[in-house]
Formats: sequence, structure tokens, C-alpha cells
Amino acid sequence: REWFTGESAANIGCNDNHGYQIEFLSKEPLFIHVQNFLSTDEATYFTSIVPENYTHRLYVNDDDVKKAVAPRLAVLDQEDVYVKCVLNRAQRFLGSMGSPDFELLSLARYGVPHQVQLHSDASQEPLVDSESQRRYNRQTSFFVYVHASDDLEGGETFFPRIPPPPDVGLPANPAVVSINNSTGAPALAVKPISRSAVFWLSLNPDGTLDFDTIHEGLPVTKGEKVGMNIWAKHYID
Ligand SMILES: O=C(O)CCC(=O)C(=O)O
Ligand SMILES: [Fe+2]
Repeated sequence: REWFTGESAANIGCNDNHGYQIEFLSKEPLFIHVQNFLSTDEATYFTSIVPENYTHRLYVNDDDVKKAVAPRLAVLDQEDVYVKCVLNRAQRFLGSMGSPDFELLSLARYGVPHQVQLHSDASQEPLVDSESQRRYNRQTSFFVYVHASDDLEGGETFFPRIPPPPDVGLPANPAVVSINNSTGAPALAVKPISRSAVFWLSLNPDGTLDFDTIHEGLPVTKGEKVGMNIWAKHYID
């Protein structure tokens, strides 16, 4: 994939001069918040192409009473120049620790009452690459808040096992908040701010799943959010 280099980024027409700012939220496990991960052009483009009313994944809880609806992921064309630019940026963010292979980018549009239930992005059983048949798992995740409407309420990404950073609530980063988990302990939540992202590793160094990185997309109670998943692959064999 020759486009994962700085030179070809320019060749394929990526305007990569917008710059982003990073802030560590947790060292162990590693969580990084990224402001302005997308350029305004990219965010406008992705928001315009994500389908409306795309068929939804429906979750039914154990008690069969509470139904939670998650937006379906729309998988993007890897030949799309905007997709190439974002993958190029993600690859350079990962640097030498990154695998050069990503899953296809996916987008989802969330309105009321969409949510995503508690899960790990990595899988307990390895996934199989449809082309090469190689087994892999999702090593790193960016969840990108492509767009958050001005009136958005809810829709935070909640990591119930990650303690919030000690300075949460200080004006430094309005995206970082603390929400109590089911045991009453404060835990990390990231608010959607247009064009920002949160980054973490879902696998331990030995390749096993790090259960501390489980997370959920809390229900959107007002407005709209558009999210994007960027998953880098870690091949097992
Ligand atoms: O909606 C969110 O905030 C998180 C979504 C998510 O974790 C996923 O699609 O894997
Ligand atoms: Fe996820």
C-alpha cells in the first residue's frame, strides 16, 4: 500500500496541513484524545456521505424489555481519496508500532435513541482476513467524532473500567468527563466534539484482549452524531 507514506499523501492530494493536538488521558492502558483529527473538508465530506436511516442493528437485552438500537456501520470505499488521507494520517500516528493494514473505514450516523452496547473492539476469537485468509485481531482503535450537532446531548463514549484523568473537569479539555460506572466508581467518558477522536489499544502486548478497554456509546438523547471507526490489524500468524 504505497499510499501509507508522507510523499504519496501529497501525491494523492491530501491537504495534511491542518494539524491536530493530542492529550494523554491514561498511560496504562494507553488512551489519547486527539483534537482536530479530521480537517473540516474531510468532516463535511464524511458527514454528507453517511447514509440516513441506514438499517439498524437491534440489540435486545437479557430481560427482553429494554431494546437498544445501534446505527449500522457503513463501510467506505478504500479507493476514496478522503479515506486514503485519513488512513495515511492514522498510520503515521501509529508510527513504527503500527501494522500497515487497517480494516475498511466505517461510518455511522446516530440519532435519538441510538447507542452502542458495551463491547471490546477486539475479539476473543481471531478474525479472518477475507482476502488473505490470515488471522488477525483489532489492535488499535480510533473512534472519530466526525460530526456532533450543536444541540447534541448524550452520545459519549464511556469506558467504565478506565479511571478518569485526575484533572477531569478542569477547563483544559471539555471533551473529557467523568461518569460513574455501575459500581459507583468514576470512569472515563469522552464527549463527541466535531472532528476529534479518541485512541486506545484493545490488545495486551501478548496479543490477548485487554478487557479494561471495553466501552459503550451512550444513548443519544438529543441531536445527532456521526462516528467513524479506524481499526488497525494485528496479524496472529
Ligand atoms: O458510539 C460510540 O461512542 C462508540 C462506538 C463504538 O465503540 C464502535 O462502533 O465500536
Ligand atoms: Fe467500539
